[in-house]
Amino acid sequence: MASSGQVSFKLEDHPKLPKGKRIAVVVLDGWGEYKPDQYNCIHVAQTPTMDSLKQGAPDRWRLIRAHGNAVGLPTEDDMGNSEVGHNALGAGRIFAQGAKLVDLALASGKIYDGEGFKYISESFEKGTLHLIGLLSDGGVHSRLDQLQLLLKGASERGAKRIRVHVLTDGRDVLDGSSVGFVETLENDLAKLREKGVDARIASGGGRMYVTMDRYENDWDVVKRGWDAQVLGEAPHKFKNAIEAVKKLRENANDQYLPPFVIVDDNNKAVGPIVDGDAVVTINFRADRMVMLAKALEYQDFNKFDRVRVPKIRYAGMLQYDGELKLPSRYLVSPPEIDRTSGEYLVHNGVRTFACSETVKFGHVTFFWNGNRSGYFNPQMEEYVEIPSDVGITFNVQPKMKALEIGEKARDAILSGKFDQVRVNIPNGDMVGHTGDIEATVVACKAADEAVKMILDAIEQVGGIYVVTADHGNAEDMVKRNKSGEPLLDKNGDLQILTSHTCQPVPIAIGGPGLAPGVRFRSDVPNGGLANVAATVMNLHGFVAPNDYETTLIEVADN
Ligand SMILES: O=C(O)[C@@H](CO)OP(=O)(O)O
Ligand SMILES: [Mn+2]
Ligand SMILES: [Mn+2]
Repeated sequence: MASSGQVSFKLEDHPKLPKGKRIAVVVLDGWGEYKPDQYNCIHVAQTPTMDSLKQGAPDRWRLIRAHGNAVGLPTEDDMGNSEVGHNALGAGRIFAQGAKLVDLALASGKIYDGEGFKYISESFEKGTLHLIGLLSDGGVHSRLDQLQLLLKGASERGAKRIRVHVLTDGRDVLDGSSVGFVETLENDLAKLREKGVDARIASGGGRMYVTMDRYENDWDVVKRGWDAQVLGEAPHKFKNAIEAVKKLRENANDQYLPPFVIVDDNNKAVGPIVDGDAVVTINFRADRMVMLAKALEYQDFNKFDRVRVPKIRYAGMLQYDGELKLPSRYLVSPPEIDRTSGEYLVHNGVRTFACSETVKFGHVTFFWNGNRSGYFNPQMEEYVEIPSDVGITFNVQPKMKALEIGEKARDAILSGKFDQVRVNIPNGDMVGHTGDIEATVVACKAADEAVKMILDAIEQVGGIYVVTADHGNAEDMVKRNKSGEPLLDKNGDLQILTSHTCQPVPIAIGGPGLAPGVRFRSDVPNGGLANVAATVMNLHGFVAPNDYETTLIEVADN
């Protein structure tokens, strides 16, 4: 299709809706709909703008699905996340996502027949196999059961010496759960050792402080990981990883554990990465692995001093960036998300502006465009990144850059240079992940204010708005039992939910430019994020391609 150059990107005119309206597409990150109680920060916060949109229900406000199968995840128990959410929003179709593709490749054993595995297995005879990635069952970036299967599969296929470099989670799973995950892994590694495989944990650290930065917000994070994983150097040395995590948790939570290395009786790191070794980054999700992949793969690299660059055979669980072909080797092919709405619209004359702050910039560009970097057509598009705060947890600055994003969007709308102005407003999500309820309330208010700025600008230019979200987070901050009551831990403390949720998200349409009869259809009750692209295309005056998920709107004859 795209590669053979036969795709026609020409869209048909919508029979009833005009072209040329300025449209704001606002994605509130981590903004789901849930019952109004004290742990629903969106409810607790003052959010007059979002509240007023709700009054448009059912014609101009409704809920859509943002988790599980609706966004290509393996099961209905899988919470949504930004990658799959923005993929669905931008691509207008549901693609089997990384989590599922890796599951299938492991279940069929095809993962071991692929080029990527063959490539790394050439190091098994003489070298060590290093596995680096997020250790949890969150299913957003990686999954423990996939790591377990890969450990088993690789050792059965000749890996004799294995070192695992763990990144503790506490963001997609409860804080404190890392101890249990490390115990499970240690158990598995002990079983491998009984079978004669020299398998151990070699290093670790919390995902937000070690390795898993994204969009080049803070290279120090990646450097701390490099020092521990590759050089075998870290401020904390332990003989045992369970002990390490328990001890370090006294002063930090799972997300922010400082880097540590495991040492032998002579205080020597047990698993630095050296010439001749193989390395696999086990995360399937791209954004927080790209920076490490660059450090591991690029010859020319100046983001930090790598000190020693081992000659390794490196593969990603997936290829993380199809444009950059990064990494060049991978175990499972990523979903091929082609013909996204952004690409179509640019071909049909829609000039686009996209903006967020650094921590979400790739969401509204790279993920939105089907995991593709850069512009489709630089003459037609402008993407603006507002630098995020660095080196803080976002509960310290819960307003983040919401107002700056709102201002940029406003200016872009008023400038008349763009037909679509698209933003991601990160607050509900980024502050929600800290588990700080008070700060999350402030965050939600700031996000609401940013929405207001954008809607005001749309009002001024006679435009249209589409306001939605990519998945839940801030609307529920506690873990609950099946009947929805908050759960306490063994000390009687509330179990704070730092993760996303499985709740639906709102979508609202409106603005003076919206044709009078436009309303949400009542015959798409299970509509999800993937239905948004066709909806937006309609509002730009086009009919979506046939294979897109259906539009959410209709035009009633008045
Ligand atoms: O921070 C992240 O990496 C994820 C949670 O793991 O959040 P989001 O999908 O919203 O980016
Ligand atoms: Mn998100
Ligand atoms: Mn998130």
